[in-house]
Amino acid sequence: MNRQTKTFLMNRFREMGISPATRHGQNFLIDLNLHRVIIDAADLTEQDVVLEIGTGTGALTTLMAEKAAGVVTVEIDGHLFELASEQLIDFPHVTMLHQDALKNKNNFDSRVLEAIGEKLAEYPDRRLKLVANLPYNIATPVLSNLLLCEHVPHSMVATIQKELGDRIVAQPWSKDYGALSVWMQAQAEAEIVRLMPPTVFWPMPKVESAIVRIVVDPAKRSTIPDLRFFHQFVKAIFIHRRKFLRANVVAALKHHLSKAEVDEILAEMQLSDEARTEQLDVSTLMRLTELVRSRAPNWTL
Ligand SMILES: C[S@@+](CC[C@H](N)C(=O)[O-])C[C@H]1O[C@@H](n2cnc3c(N)ncnc32)[C@H](O)[C@@H]1O
Repeated sequence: MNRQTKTFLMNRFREMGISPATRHGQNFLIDLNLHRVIIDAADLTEQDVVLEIGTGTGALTTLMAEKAAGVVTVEIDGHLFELASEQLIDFPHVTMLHQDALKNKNNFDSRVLEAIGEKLAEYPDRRLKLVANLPYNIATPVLSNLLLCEHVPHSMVATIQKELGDRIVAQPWSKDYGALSVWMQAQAEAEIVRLMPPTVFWPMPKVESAIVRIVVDPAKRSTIPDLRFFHQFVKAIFIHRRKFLRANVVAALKHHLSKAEVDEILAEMQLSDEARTEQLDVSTLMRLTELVRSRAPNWTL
């Protein structure tokens, strides 16, 4: 049964006596062709275990379940969890969790990570893929944190705000280039697959959306010796990305490196005092991180 038309959703919400919760980013994708675009972009096969954050009514989950070896799907809302449980009753390889997917903005909840671990153990040699129409308020932590987890995804295909998609694929000197662009591009190929107007959702969000595909590149990733350090250092120096790089590094490494030591590092990299953080490309930032880490290995944000 098609449970994701505007009429179906409006009727079910009315029957349940509830309205979509803005605080949980409940904007349901009602253009069913776009469900197909998401599933095709994820290229799901029997080789895959899928993680979905935001089960909703289970419409996208059903399409994933038809293709993948196993699915772990997480939903915070009790009413939707119940609705999706009915929809997914015939799919024993789908593990449904009723909870907040995140413990806090830097970490997934441990029960989600355990469920992924169990599913991967149940289906050995499978690849983990995130496929989701993400709640927009947690899209950044979900995409960023998954790349720090024990079970590294093969890829992530997600519906997110267009503005976030622009930041993920942005290049140096552009207004959208920042810590998120560097974090993603240092270890993955990222692209915007499709732009979407608000009209393809019910209720309509205030912003444009995009489907992004981020495919992790293990070779690139292996060139980052300490992912956590890199993640935090890049975040720290991009807080004021338009400022001079020197000032940003000095401020970030306060109490860990003297100004003279920062100057030595910048000289070694042949970066002038006038260099700005926003101009540095990913490989330059990786080298800079390693020079800083060799002098201040215990630094954390
Ligand atoms: C954009 S809707 C997507 C629903 C459905 N997958 C679809 O494609 O239409 C986001 C869903 O995520 C759920 N959600 C919001 N915050 C969450 C969180 N922190 N953890 C788990 N689910 C969450 C919402 O209740 C909602 O069902």
